[in-house]
Amino acid sequence: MEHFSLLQGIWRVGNHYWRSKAKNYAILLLMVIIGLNITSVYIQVWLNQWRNVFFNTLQDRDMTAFLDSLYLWGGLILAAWAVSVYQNYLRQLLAVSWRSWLTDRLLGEYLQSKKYYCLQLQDNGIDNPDQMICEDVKLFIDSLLKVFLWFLYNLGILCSFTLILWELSGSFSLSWRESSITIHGDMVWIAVAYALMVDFVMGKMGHPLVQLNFLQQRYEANFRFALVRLREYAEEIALYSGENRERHLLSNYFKKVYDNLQRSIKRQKILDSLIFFLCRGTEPLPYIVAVPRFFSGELQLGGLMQVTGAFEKVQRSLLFFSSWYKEITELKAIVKRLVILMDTMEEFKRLGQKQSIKIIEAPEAAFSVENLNLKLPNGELLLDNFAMRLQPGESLLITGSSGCGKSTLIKAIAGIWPFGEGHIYIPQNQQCLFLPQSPYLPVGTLREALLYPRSSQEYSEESIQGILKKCCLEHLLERLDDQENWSHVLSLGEQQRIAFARAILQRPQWLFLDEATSGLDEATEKKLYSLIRSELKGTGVMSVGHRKDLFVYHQKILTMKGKGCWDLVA
Ligand SMILES: Nc1ncnc2c1ncn2[C@@H]1O[C@H](COP(=O)(O)OP(=O)(O)OP(=O)(O)O)[C@@H](O)[C@H]1O
Repeated sequence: MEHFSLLQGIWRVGNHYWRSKAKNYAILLLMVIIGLNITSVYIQVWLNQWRNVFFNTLQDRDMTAFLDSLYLWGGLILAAWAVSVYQNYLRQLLAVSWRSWLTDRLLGEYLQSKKYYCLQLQDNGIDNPDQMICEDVKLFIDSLLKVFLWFLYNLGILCSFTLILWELSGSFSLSWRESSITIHGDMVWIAVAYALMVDFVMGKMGHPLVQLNFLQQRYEANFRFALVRLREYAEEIALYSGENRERHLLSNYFKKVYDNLQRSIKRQKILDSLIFFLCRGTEPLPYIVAVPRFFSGELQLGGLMQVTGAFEKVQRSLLFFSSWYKEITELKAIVKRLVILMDTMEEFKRLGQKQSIKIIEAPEAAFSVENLNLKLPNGELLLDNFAMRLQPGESLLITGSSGCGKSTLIKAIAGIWPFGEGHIYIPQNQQCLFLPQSPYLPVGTLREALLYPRSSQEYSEESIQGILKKCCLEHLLERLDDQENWSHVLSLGEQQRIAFARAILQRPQWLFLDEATSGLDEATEKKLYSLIRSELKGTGVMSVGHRKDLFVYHQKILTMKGKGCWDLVA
């Protein structure tokens, strides 16, 4: 990403929208916006000609012509107002449509093949992808449309006013030894030379802002994320009285925001003072160049005002790059972040296709694992050449000391652990359900949390109520339709019972329990395991657990012994 091209980046992030189903609407809107943009250039040309007429009426002391020119000015300003309002309005419509399409696409990609989880496993330069999808997409589209339309406007102004300036310019002679040449268009050449010099200086001075803006967005996102975590873990932090530590952490995050902002502001100050000096400090320049022709009578007052106005327009449009430097550097930083996100997701998809732990849907009835070498990201072995087979209705308990890799084996079976190699065969068209130690309960009604990720239409009221009773949750029957953040309201044991109820309702063919009863007392744990055995007779069960009581509910025991060693007994 060192040599990052803005145009290539924009193409990479933006091109798909213009080839999507929404393209007809988008192209139509863009055409109308461009039409309005050209009209606004035309109005500026007209206003420039009006300057000539207007100042001549002053010079001639002609009241009738003066009033006529005022009416004309009113009409032109009215037209400029309508064009500007509608251009803005349609630009925002286009931005909303583009944003909704791009957000939808990125969300689709991000949620596909469990990338939202797997991207966190490796250091890939992406932090806070959620904020990239939420904020960078919006900023990218807003900023790109603004810069594009401003560029187009300036191009129109540059072309039309260069022609006007050329027409109204005088000539100057250059002589060397005996020969001399006369060059027409003095005002045009002076404007071009001046603007090129300014653009060069500003380009050099403003370059560090690209990296500073890129870092600024990253630091701001990290600070926001730390604040979100504080809210998410408020209870735990309060119980530990971890306020001082949190304060320290948050201050550190904010310090990075602050330091980078300081550097950015200092650099911007240099740029601003340059812009001011180069733009305002040279205001008399066109008068100085044109005034000899005015004093000699070659130009009327109107002509002088028109030519200086045109000079200013040409100069301003040539200065587009430098005066928009901040906007362009911010756009570049945003595009760079989105390109990194898209490239990483693309790379992940490519690698996923040649994933070394292969999950294969097989026509057989049994679930099996063959030649599995399960590893840590640093290559350390957790399981060496592991193999096992589980028939429908059979159950396996995975035990071993803490940190030996039990949960990691479950993650590998779920297809979210990429480190290692081997084959995992899952019977075709059969549902696997994974219950982690801490169940996920979405914010919403308890009914939605219970049935997640299914919808409530799929289950009858009796079956929902019946299962809650069986899982010792009858006290929650009244609250099925209450809206809450259930993971903050229910105890860990209650959440785990909800997860069991969910599993029994969904009736998967294969159920994987990762210490899914760790928050329960032994009596409730026994009750739930017995329930699984009586309600889900044909379901193959694989559990991770430490308690000896669990042995009786499983026919096979896998003991993970560390350093890749394992032992499987039936
Ligand atoms: N994302 C990760 N990156 C690097 N190492 C990881 C990651 N996730 C887990 N590990 C490491 O993998 C090892 C196995 O972890 P795992 O959670 O599978 O252990 P476990 O046997 O389930 O432990 P416990 O019984 O305490 O739950 C641990 O050493 C852990 O630090």
